[in-house]
Amino acid sequence: MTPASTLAARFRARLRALGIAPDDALVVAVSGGADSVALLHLLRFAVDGPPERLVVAHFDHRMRVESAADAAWVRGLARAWGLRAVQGAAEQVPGGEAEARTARWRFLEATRVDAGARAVVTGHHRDDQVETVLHHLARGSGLRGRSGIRPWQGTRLRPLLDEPRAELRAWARAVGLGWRADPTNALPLGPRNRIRNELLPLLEDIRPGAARAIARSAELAAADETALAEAERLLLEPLVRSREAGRVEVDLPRLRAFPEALSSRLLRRLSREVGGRLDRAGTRAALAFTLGGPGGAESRLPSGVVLRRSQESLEVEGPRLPERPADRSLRVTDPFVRGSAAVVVGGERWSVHWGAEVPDGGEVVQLAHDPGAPGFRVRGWREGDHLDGRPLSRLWSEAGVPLYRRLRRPVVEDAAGRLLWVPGSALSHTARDRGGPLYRIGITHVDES
Ligand SMILES: Nc1ncnc2c1ncn2[C@@H]1O[C@H](COP(=O)(O)OP(=O)(O)OP(=O)(O)O)[C@@H](O)[C@H]1O
Repeated sequence: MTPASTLAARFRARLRALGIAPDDALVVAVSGGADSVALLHLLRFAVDGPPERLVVAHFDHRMRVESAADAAWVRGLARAWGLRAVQGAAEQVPGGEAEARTARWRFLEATRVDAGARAVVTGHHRDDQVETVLHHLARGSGLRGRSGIRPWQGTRLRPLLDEPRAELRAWARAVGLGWRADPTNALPLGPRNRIRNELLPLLEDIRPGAARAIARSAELAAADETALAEAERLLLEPLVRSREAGRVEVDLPRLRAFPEALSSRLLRRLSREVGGRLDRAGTRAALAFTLGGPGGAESRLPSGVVLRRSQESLEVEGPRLPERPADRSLRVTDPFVRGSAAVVVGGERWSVHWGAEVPDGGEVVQLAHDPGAPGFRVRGWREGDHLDGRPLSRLWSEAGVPLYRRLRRPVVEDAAGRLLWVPGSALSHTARDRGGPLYRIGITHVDES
């Protein structure tokens, strides 16, 4: 067998082992780099499934000048290989790698849901795994961090995780693939690049085979992590005295009887179960309280988790999230009959006044009445809203309105669902120019609930 056919055979076997059938619908995350192009080629040509099952997804982070050209290149590649492509782009230039990644994953996951696909498949390979593990080690991570990335995580699938980068590249060259180079990868910029370009070659030099050994160590850590999670569950269940949403009560003397390292893990597990996370300091505080350290019957941890102890039991209660009122929209068919009402959008209250008199404060406009689509409706913003034919999301991006604010802003539309006014942002031409009698409407921000 040639190296090319052995890699393809390994890939098919790997997909089978991960439980993926040849006709499973998949979204393939393609940056245009060598790894994800190799991944796409393998899925398209080495696996015997219908091409319609694959959707190529590319996200333009808008962080490099070439990014639009990369997006066009990926579109062209998908077309040439007979595949459907979906593209997304950052609304605003992300502030850093983490923000870029969050935006990319939001897009990839939405694409997966739209496509009804089983997974988003990425081109992560063994060197990515090793870099991740070293990066986590350098930050002092525990077992979970040391186990690196997993081949199957929720709806994310990484079938190339065992393949070294050099082998993938050699295969891609042998098959005659082209790809887009990312010159920033070679720059000594962030810690990831330096681990890749400086530390890993040094480690391999000191101890040939170090990368493979680190990847193996991550696999062992992942297996230990899985076993430990199961062991925790088995130890904890007999201790549970009662359990309801956001609260668990356990047998305190039996919890105390475990070695401290184990009690700490169980306390972290209990906190996760009730919706809180304990960091190291929080775990230490929780353990001290559980073991009978100073303090009364109750301890409030920084993460919002509350512990209550008695002789016999420990109660673990999750953080109380402030209750946000449900959205309340407003529908008015005759805007000439004076009135007022409250609307709630994303937990924030707004008061709306219409008719002859509108009190001072807030923002007031005049809208043209259309008898064919009478009156107005005030509701929260929705993805896909357009104002005068332009996506509102673009308008907001230009105005620098972040997503969390958009989710709290009301919009005003007519009975036909055409946006008339976005308070604080824009008034549509339709609302001003359609020639019907004018009515006044005002919106005032009341409070944040
Ligand atoms: N712009 C993009 N559009 C679509 N997919 C991408 C894009 N960038 C990266 N990917 C996918 O993610 C994989 C890993 O890329 P890279 O190592 O650059 O990302 P990362 O940020 O380190 O990874 P992670 O997504 O795990 O945080 C690529 O092989 C590809 O499948």
